[in-house]
Amino acid sequence: MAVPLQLSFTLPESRRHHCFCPHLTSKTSRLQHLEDQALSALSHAVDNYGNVVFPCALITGDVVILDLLARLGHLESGRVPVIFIDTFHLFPETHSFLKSLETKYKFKARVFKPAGFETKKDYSAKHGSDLFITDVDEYDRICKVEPFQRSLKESGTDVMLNGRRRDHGAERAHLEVFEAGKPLKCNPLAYWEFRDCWDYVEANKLEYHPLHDQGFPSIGDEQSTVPVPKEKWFEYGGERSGRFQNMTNADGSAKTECGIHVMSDATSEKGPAAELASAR
Ligand SMILES: Nc1ncnc2c1ncn2[C@@H]1O[C@H](COP(=O)(O)OS(=O)(=O)O)[C@@H](OP(=O)(O)O)[C@H]1O
Repeated sequence: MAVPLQLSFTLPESRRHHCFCPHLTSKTSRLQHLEDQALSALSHAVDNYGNVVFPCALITGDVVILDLLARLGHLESGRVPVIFIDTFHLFPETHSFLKSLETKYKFKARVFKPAGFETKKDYSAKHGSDLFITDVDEYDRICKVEPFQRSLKESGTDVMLNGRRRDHGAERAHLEVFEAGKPLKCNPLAYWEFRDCWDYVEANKLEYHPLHDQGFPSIGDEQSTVPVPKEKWFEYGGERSGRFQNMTNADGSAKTECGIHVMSDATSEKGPAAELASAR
């Protein structure tokens, strides 16, 4: 359940009005406001909680968050570790992009793989090469959800950062900057739009995932990611429109998520999420 912002995090007075900021017609002022908000959220998380981690899929919004964390000094210092799930089904470009970012920002990601396997060959020997077709829920559990939960548990995670935004649509339409749960989630870009992320990347001349130039607005596993015509990228929900196309959940509903964020027991009952819940 979303936590009202004021319970856990208060924006400075000067920054109150920029969550939805249509009145800010200048691209530069809009970006400056959004940037300030995201930096405030990240600083709030780091200054008030113990273990803050960033599970990173290396898509455009994630690159923005990495850059903001680097500006705050939290990447090189290791204060905010970057978590990377190698699902064994990622594009090769994703692995090389990670290496490039590690060099640029001077961090080393904590890499987690499906339990019990070192390589895709080991994994395929047991599960075959098409588990994601024959049993997508089991595929998600083995390759994404379990390694993700393990990564949070082993990192003793109090707060998890991520790049989910309202304009992703579907389940994310009402996202807040801080979101109760175990662990607490911090979504510093919740009110950003996809265009804002690209404006930030362009303004700061950041390197971005090479597959964006091949027509992919969002990038995950190879089998659940397709290119999207550029004119659709910046429509509401456009970024994720190339993910999970024609895939369904076990109940027959359209698939929009892999369940990576559905976590129940990654941390103890006494974490910050429990504190927030009891404060409500
Ligand atoms: N490979 C990998 N490594 C580490 N963390 C990852 C990975 N894939 C997904 N994530 C995390 O899950 C968030 C949602 O990503 P996706 O939307 O791409 O996932 S999915 O659609 O549910 O498959 C994603 O949020 P973002 O920060 O918006 O990318 C991350 O928090």
